[in-house]
Amino acid sequence: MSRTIALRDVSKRYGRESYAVERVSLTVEPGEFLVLLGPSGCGKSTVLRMIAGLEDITEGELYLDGEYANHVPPRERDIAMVFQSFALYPNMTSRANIGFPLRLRDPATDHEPQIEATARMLAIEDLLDRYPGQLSGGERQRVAMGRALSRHPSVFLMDEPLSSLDAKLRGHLRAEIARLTEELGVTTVYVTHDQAEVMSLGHRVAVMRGGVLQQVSSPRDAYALPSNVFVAAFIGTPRISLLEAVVHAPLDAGMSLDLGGQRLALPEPLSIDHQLLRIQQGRPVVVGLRSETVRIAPPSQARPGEVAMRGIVEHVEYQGHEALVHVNTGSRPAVVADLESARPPAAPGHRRRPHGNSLGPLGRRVMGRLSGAVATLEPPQSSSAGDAGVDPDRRGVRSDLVVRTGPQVRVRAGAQVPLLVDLAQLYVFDHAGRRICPAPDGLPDLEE
Ligand SMILES: Nc1ncnc2c1ncn2[C@@H]1O[C@H](COP(=O)(O)OP(=O)(O)OP(=O)(O)O)[C@@H](O)[C@H]1O
Repeated sequence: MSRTIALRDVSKRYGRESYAVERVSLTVEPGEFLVLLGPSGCGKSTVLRMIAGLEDITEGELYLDGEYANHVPPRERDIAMVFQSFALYPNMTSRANIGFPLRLRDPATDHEPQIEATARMLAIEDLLDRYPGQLSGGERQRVAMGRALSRHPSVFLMDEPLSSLDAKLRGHLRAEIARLTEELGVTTVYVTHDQAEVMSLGHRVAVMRGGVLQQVSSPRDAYALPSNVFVAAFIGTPRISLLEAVVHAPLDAGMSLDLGGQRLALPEPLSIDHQLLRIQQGRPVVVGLRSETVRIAPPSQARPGEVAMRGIVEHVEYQGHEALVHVNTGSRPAVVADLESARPPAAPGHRRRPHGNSLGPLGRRVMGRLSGAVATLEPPQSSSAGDAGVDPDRRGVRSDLVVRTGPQVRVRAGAQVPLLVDLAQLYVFDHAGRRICPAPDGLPDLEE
């Protein structure tokens, strides 16, 4: 049996602190595997703990199978949790650990058959008579999963269950979790800040930033159609290259994106998505180029839709089957706040969210639709201030574009290379970080 979890405008505040979770609305369907993704401190665990009943909900409602559940005690929710740390009883064997929740619920019955069946499912039959101290990290985590699964919960909540394991074991257990939850059809919410897990596990992914839900979609859509620059930057390895640009749309000439040192001329006839950029004329925007959008080749080899740029190779990462070439095109990398860390305190005078009042009618309508779901860019940096204001992690890093190539392409650091950019795969985000190209679905009526 599995069940529906619905959060309606759920917020959490710890004491007088600012909101750890802010107006999250989300429905997880029966049997669905939803991954909650975001940087450290963005509120993922808090959401999970509110679903489990381990944390009070400050505002909003939780429904389990349509029943209001804010005040249902944790033990009556029929929810199992697996945490990052393997919470096993050290003085009990794996058999006793797995059987513990069964004995608690029904002390009179013989639970051996259920323990054996759970162990078979997780391929840990050989480990049943060992104590946690005699198990490896991965084995302990499997026993912990066995304990959570043995009583056939209707909801499975996992909080970074693989983060303390090495990469190989993580990949192996990840596949096992996907298979198990599919087989059992149990509704699962899985918290991680590892975006690689999203692509292989989730039916849907919910991306959070600073307590606010940014996007809920299939992993594929989160990658291909990120709703804002934060999601675009958070999902995808290597990270999307984000460059500051200005839209040039003269009436008597072609449209282009000015990257500072170079321009991307938008190919004529303009696609619908590119035509819509005209309303950004003269405004600063952020251009996003994924590593597969750019290739190293001379202008003479340009295919339709590709435009030429050039850059200087900063360094090359060989990865066996491919190479990532880090290039300096003389553009200014855009900085996205909160990508790695917990939300920083808002600096005096620094507005964390764009203000609807400064946007005009169209902007306000867009803002209204996206309320609470917009990432912001850092305030513009003064170019005369040297490194001041630049993201400290980027100081000394001069490459602004990453190009994915086959391993046979041989380039060396310092070489000037010709680039071809496929503008059919171009992303553009407005000053507030919202995606404007490809145009979002249900764009407000432009006539107004
Ligand atoms: N008991 C608490 N009291 C006060 N603040 C808390 C408490 N628990 C969490 N927080 C704060 O709430 C915010 C969200 O924390 P949460 O643990 O939900 O984030 P997370 O996304 O799960 O992070 P991580 O990936 O690092 O586990 C953080 O700013 C955290 O400091």
